[in-house]
Amino acid sequence: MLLLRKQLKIGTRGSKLALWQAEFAKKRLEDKGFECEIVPIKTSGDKTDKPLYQLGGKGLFIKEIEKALLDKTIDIAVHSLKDMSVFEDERFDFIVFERDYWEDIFVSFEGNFLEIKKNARVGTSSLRRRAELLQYRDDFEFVDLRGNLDTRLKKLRDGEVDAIVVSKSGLKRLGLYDEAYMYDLRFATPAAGQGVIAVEFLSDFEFRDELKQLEDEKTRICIDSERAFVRQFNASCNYPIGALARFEQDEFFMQITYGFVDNLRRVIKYSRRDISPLFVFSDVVEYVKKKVKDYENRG
Ligand SMILES: NCc1[nH]cc(CCC(=O)O)c1CC(=O)O
Repeated sequence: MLLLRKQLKIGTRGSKLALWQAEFAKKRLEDKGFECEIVPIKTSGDKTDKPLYQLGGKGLFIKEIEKALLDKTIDIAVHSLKDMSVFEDERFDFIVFERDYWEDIFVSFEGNFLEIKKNARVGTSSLRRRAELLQYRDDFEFVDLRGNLDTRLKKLRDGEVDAIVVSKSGLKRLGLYDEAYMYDLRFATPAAGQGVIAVEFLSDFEFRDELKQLEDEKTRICIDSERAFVRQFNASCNYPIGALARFEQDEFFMQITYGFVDNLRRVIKYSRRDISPLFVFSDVVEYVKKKVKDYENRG
């Protein structure tokens, strides 16, 4: 009998980073005996330069690829997990690979975020990144800046802005990371799921069990906590909110930043560690809920 190899069409956005990530997933799937073909899909998020918070959020990049899953023109989709809504749709399921880097990076030819000149223009549309930087530099002026990592780096080189803030894993994956002018923002809490690649498929997908075997279980626990945290507090899409969970030795560590849209200078920050992820999560949620209430009831 002829043994048919399991064939998978992988849907992805067409950006360099998205294609890199799709290639990464393809290799992992091929190790499992799948044969894969990458199918780039142009999404409406790719057709505009408006900041995400003016567009109704991150769902944009994902929606059209999910439609291709439903239409079965593709079998699986590869996404940056942080672009996926924290409100999960039961028609879909996903697995995650191990996180590589979580950090946000300050990129500038004029030094790090403390050294750079007063009133520097910083290109980032992310309210979360703006709020984090304002904690140390309330003189910064922010400029909306979207587009692929190379486009943003080009705008920096062309002097449109004095600095940009982008994700370390994006830079590393594209071979663009250069520590001569890129600085880790270790105080900044990343977006939930930052640095994590997800493979999405229909809940009743025939190869679901094989895919689940590729999942990194520790990363899964971390991103479930991060996303559950954001879900607790954030009904809208672009909100200044960050969550990072990690295992450090045998302890589970979680740090969050919760910002207020009406005043980005004000944030709640909290971190907690313990052996129990559930304990840490409930403690973090309870702490932030109380602080938010205090803030809302202020005189
Ligand atoms: N915001 C868009 C986005 N979505 C995923 C990445 C990079 C990969 C990742 O961090 O998971 C980026 C670029 C960035 O934030 O600088």
